[in-house]
Amino acid sequence: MSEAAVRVLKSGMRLPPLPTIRDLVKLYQLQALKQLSQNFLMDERITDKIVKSAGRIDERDIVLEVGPGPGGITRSILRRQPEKLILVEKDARFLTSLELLKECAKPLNLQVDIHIEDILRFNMEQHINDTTQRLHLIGNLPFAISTRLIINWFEDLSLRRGAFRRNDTCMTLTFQKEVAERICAPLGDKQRCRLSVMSQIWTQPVMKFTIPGKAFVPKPDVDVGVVKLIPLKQPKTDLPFGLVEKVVRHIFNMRQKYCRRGYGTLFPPEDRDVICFELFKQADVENTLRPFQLSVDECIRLATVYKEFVDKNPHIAFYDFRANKNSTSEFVNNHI
Ligand SMILES: C[S@@+](CC[C@H](N)C(=O)[O-])C[C@H]1O[C@@H](n2cnc3c(N)ncnc32)[C@H](O)[C@@H]1O
Repeated sequence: MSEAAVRVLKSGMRLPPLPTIRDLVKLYQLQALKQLSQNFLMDERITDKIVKSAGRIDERDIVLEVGPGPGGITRSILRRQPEKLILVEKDARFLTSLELLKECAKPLNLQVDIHIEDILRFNMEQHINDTTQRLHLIGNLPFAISTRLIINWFEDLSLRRGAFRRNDTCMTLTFQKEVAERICAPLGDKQRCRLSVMSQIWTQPVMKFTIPGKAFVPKPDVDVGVVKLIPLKQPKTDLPFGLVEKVVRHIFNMRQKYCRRGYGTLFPPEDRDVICFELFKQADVENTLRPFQLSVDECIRLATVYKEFVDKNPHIAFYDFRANKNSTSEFVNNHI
């Protein structure tokens, strides 16, 4: 048994039992909202396993949980006794059950801050001003915002701001299983995409385990993957985030074609072939590889030579191939 669990037992802390979904509906007149991607986990073995995937949580640590809902994962986090738990939930209907947990944690001096807010607008620096404490980000994420949220967090990571002013803030998060597989997809894997490269530039993503859809209430159409994203001590690049994101997005816009095709759409059609030929040579990248065959380092080298080219030809930064009538049909929108 973990030290934290022993402390909980010794201290006599009692967390209220997980309400059944029927209790929830009755007590708080709750109905899962599809637009907020509400799929609840009611099985404590699974919520404990998610929190265990976050690794060691010390008594000085802060945990921020995204979308606690009725508080299944919240209970598992409280049993690990961090110094402070920050809950960010958009749906105010959960306030009552979260307040109940806050009350239970009080005698143990566990601080629980509840924010009824959108995580996409949550100001980390305002709410977490002590960077001497390690922070863990945990959440059974709403599907609707999961990709946007981690891309925002990668940008914060690249700028060492927000939740990432320290370089050891790990993210333990759920995604639709296919998205989780894409995030972790290695070089050459058919699932490899923009999200794989973006994730692997700033973090080491680790697929922890999968949860069958039937474990959730209501049951989603898909299974779920739990991924731990560990920030790299040394990110693979210090190029501006927006520039890297743009180059990687263009490369993967034409997944089935040679990588030079998508990359080429960064440049006007009249000069495209010549510029591409030269830049691939400078970057020492084989221009007939398919996007999924490109390593993270190769993508970064392509971003580096693009930046050098733009520094010498600033107008190229404003070229938008989608605005170019002739090129529109080339665009295959395959974001992730
Ligand atoms: C998949 S449910 C998970 C609920 C709970 N953590 C569990 O595992 O049972 C996602 C939760 O995120 C909340 N949510 C949705 N969009 C949100 C947002 N933009 N910011 C914060 N919470 C959000 C939903 O209301 C819901 O409680």
